[in-house]
Amino acid sequence: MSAVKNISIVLAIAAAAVLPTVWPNPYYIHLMVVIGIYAILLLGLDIVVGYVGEVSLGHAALFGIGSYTAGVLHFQLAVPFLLAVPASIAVTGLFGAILALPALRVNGPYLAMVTLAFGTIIQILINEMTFLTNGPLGLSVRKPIWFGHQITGTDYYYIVLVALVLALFVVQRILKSHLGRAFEALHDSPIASDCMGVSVYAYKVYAFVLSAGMAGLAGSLFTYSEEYISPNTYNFELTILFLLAVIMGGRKTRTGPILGAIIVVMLPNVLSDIDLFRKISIGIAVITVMYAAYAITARIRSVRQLTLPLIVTISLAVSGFFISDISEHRLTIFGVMILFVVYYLPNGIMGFVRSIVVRFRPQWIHRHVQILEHGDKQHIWAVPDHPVTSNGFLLEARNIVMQFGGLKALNDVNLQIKKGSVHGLIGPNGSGKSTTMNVLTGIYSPTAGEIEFNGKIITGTTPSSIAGEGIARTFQNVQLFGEMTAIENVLVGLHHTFRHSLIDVVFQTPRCRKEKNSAEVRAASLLQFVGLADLANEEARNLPYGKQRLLEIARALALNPSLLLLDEPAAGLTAPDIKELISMIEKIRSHGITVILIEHHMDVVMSICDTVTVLDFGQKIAEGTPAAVQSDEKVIEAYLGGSAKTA
Ligand SMILES: Nc1ncnc2c1ncn2[C@@H]1O[C@H](COP(=O)(O)OP(=O)(O)OP(=O)(O)O)[C@@H](O)[C@H]1O
Repeated sequence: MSAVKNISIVLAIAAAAVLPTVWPNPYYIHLMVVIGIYAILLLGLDIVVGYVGEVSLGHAALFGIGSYTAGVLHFQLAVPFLLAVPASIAVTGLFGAILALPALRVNGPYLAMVTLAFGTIIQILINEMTFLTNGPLGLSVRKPIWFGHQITGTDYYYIVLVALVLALFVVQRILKSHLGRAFEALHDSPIASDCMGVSVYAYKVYAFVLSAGMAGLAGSLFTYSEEYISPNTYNFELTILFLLAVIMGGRKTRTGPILGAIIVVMLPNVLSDIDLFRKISIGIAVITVMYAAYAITARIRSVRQLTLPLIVTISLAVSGFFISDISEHRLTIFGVMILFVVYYLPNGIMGFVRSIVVRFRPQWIHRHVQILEHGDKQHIWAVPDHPVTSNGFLLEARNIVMQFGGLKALNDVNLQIKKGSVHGLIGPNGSGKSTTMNVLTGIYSPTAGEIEFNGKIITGTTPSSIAGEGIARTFQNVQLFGEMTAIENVLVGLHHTFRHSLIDVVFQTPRCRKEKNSAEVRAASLLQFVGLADLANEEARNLPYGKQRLLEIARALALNPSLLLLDEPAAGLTAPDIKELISMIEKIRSHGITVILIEHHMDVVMSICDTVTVLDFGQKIAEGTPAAVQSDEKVIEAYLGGSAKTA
């Protein structure tokens, strides 16, 4: 983290600490407490929404569970604050795991519906379980007494501030670790994530549990802040408000949730004070005009793109002088703000601010420095060798059938892959090559047949466990983690090397730092190996297509595979790049890694493959050395649609 960032954080905490002294109004102190509490919840919600990319409509319910756990423990059992809060985190985390179970089966809008149902059920349960929750009458709670001193509103402000700073610290460390990368990876490409050994199921549950724990913390703090809780608070409106706050503030940032919390808590107050509304709306209009002037001059946006935002913000500022009671139009203004942010600032307000900052200070996000300063920069090998001790088969696929409805994409296919060889898989379009890859890597479970890898039957196991066994792959349609940099993509492939726990991540123990450093060095050298060292900090989605394919190879090698499946690696490469690719595959083989290669560039196949298998209409029609296959009549017929003689 840069010194400027550290200083800004210290200044922000110091400013928050002196706020009650310079602004001692109890009403505003209470508002700031609510902002702090909401910010804690939103930081957790951002893990699910921003990082994992799922829409949760169950977070008001999780907030309610946290609130009621603390409330019930205090009301029924007189459990002290310092025990009630961790208990709330644990109970809500458990409910988060329950909420995540459907996430294993469904996602997108279906998951949103399931979480909505969860929210409704929880609200009904809180209402109905009168013996525990006091039903609609609610529960009264007092702020704690510590060492004979009754905690006041101002004292409580500091308690929430400490909780918020700790929450920020913990979330930041988690999201910047291999765990955060796993969350992002499963959002960007669940298939690639599974094939890199990062189980989508496990990490979705992990994200929900963490997020729920944060909601539990926020909920329990809310109970003591309000001193009275009732079921109606944790309704559908609140859940929508939370989602909007994350989206408006800016997902995948730490400041976004804080800003989102400020907006949703302060907006009703801003709108009920016309003077304050005028000042703020004029401020927003001035900032928009200034940005528009800059963006048009710097040719970042066109006049046409900026006309509507300018009209809306200036109209808002002017309307303040014609309307005396703006609070009636509260929902309209809120709606306009949401539309504005979703349409013009898809990454939220902080995402927009960051994009401007990055323009001036690119080094702020380019946090992975060039690690390789010494050594042979041409060919650095970062993967342990796989000595080929015997001539046996590394993989045997027996009688594989893969049926999609009435179509047999693979029909009784047998494959035997020799250890240490480069095995080509060719065939016309639709012959079943990619389906074979998908069956071997567990993405498809074959309708019949079995696969033995390294003496183990792997049929029916998950892609992540097959990856763990040592089978890595690239994809025909590139499956990179687009929003991550090149080096971060490779680091996902190195996920298996991280053995440290969540606690190690939070406290940055020596074990954690050691594993992180060695993974970064390995990732950098893998990038060097595929010739992408200079693009280590570039977001994967910004790389040219050919380079994206090379990055996939580096990421697959990071898994330390004994079998590497390359699906059309030469597609999109230029002639010199293809030459480089051939020598790269040869080098991979020379380190004992067995390769299965699907390729339409016959020169690549013929120059490096030891054996070639030819598929046609899901069946193996030929197998042998490249030369033998090339002159096989059936093969010529399949490729050229004529007889060998004619060909
Ligand atoms: N998930 C699926 N559902 C239904 N049919 C599928 C599915 N996956 C593949 N197929 C079908 O199986 C057949 C084999 O497809 P596959 O993608 O394996 O061919 P391929 O040899 O890799 O072709 P190409 O060279 O064009 O990539 C095709 O007819 C395809 O439409």
